[in-house]
Amino acid sequence: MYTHVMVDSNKTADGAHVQCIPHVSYAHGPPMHTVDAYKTNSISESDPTAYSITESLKYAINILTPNNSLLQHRIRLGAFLGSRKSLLCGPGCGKGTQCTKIAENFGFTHLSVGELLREEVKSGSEDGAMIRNMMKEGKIVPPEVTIKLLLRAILESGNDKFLIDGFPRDEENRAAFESITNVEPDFVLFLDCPEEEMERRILARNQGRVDDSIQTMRKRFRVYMDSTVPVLDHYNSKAKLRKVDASRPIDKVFEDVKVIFAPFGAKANNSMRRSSIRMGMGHERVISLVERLCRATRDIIAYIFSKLRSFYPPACVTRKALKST
Ligand SMILES: Nc1ncnc2c1ncn2[C@@H]1O[C@H](COP(=O)(O)OP(=O)(O)OP(=O)(O)O)[C@@H](O)[C@H]1O
Ligand SMILES: O=c1ccn([C@@H]2O[C@H](COP(=O)(O)O)[C@@H](O)[C@H]2O)c(=O)[nH]1
Repeated sequence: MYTHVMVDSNKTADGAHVQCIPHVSYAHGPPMHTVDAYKTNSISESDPTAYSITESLKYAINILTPNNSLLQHRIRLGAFLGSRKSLLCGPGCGKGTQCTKIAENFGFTHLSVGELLREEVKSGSEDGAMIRNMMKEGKIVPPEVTIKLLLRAILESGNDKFLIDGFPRDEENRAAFESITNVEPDFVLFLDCPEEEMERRILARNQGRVDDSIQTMRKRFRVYMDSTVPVLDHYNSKAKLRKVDASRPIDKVFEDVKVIFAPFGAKANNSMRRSSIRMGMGHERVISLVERLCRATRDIIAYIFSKLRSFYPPACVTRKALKST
C-alpha cells in the first residue's frame, strides 16, 4: 500500500488541502516519491530517493505554511487522551462531552479525531474501509491518515485555538504530529475514571458506533494500556498533564475542567453567543465569520478610498496645481 502527498498550489493556506492519494503528484516541489504509508520512516525499495511519509507531509505543510509559521501561530492545543484509574481505562470517560462544553465556553474549535475518522468512513473515501476495520478492531489508525484529516480540519476552521479530542493515541502519532507541526500541546487533560464506569457509559451510549460493543471495548482498553499510557507518561514527564476526576456527574467534572481552561481562552461575549444560536452554528465559527467580515469591510473601504483619491486628489495637490496655473 502506497500513499502520497499531493499539494494543490492554487489554493490559499486557508483553502489548502493535503491529500493522501494512491499516486503521488506534487504540483510543485520534488519529483514523485513513493512512500510506504504504514511505516513512518520507511524508504520505498522502488524509489531510493523516496521521502518518509513524515518528510513528505512536512514538505506539503511547508508549502501551505512557509516554515510552519502559520500553523505554529494557529495551533494552541489542548489534547484529550482518555482516562485511567488503577492503570486500566480509556474510552468512554466523557472526552467528547467535556470538549463540547469547553468549546462552547472558551472559544476553542473542538476537533475529535475519532469523529473525523468516522466522517471519512461515511464519505466513502479510499481510506474508508481500512479506517472502519481498524476502528472495529479498536486499533489505532496510522498517523499518515489521522494527521492529514486533523491538519485539513485545522486549516479549514478559521480559528486559532484547538481542542484536540482523543489524539495522539500512541507515540508514533505524537512524534509524527510534533515533527510535522513543530508544536506541542499547551497541556493534556487526563480524565480519570474507573473502568467499570467507562464500560457502563459506553454500553449505554447507543449511538450506533461500530466500536460500541463489549468485544471492541475490551480491545480498546488493551490498546489504551499498551499505546496511550506511554503518551500520557511522556506528557507527565514534561509536567503537561492535568488530571480531573471524571467519575462524577458531567457538570461537576466541568467545574474542575473550567478552572484548568480559565487561563487559556477568552469567553465569547453574550451577543456572539446569541448570534451563534440564531444562526445555528458554534460561536467560534461566528467569531471567525465576523472577523472575516471585518477584514473584507476594511479592504472594501481601502479600495473605495484609493479610487476616490484617483478622482479627487488631496486638497494640497489641488492647491499646488491651482497655484501653478
Ligand atoms: N460525567 C458523566 N457522567 C455520566 N455519563 C457521562 C458523563 N460524561 C459522559 N457521559 C456519557 O457517557 C457516554 C460516553 O461519553 P463520551 O462520548 O463523551 O465519551 P468519550 O470519552 O468521548 O468516548 P469515546 O472515547 O468512546 O469516544 C455518553 O453517552 C455521555 O453522555
Ligand atoms: O487519534 C486517533 C483517534 C481515534 N482513533 C480510532 O477511533 C476510535 C474512536 O475514537 P474516539 O476518540 O474514542 O471517538 C479509536 O478507538 C481508534 O480506533 C485512532 O485510530 N486515532
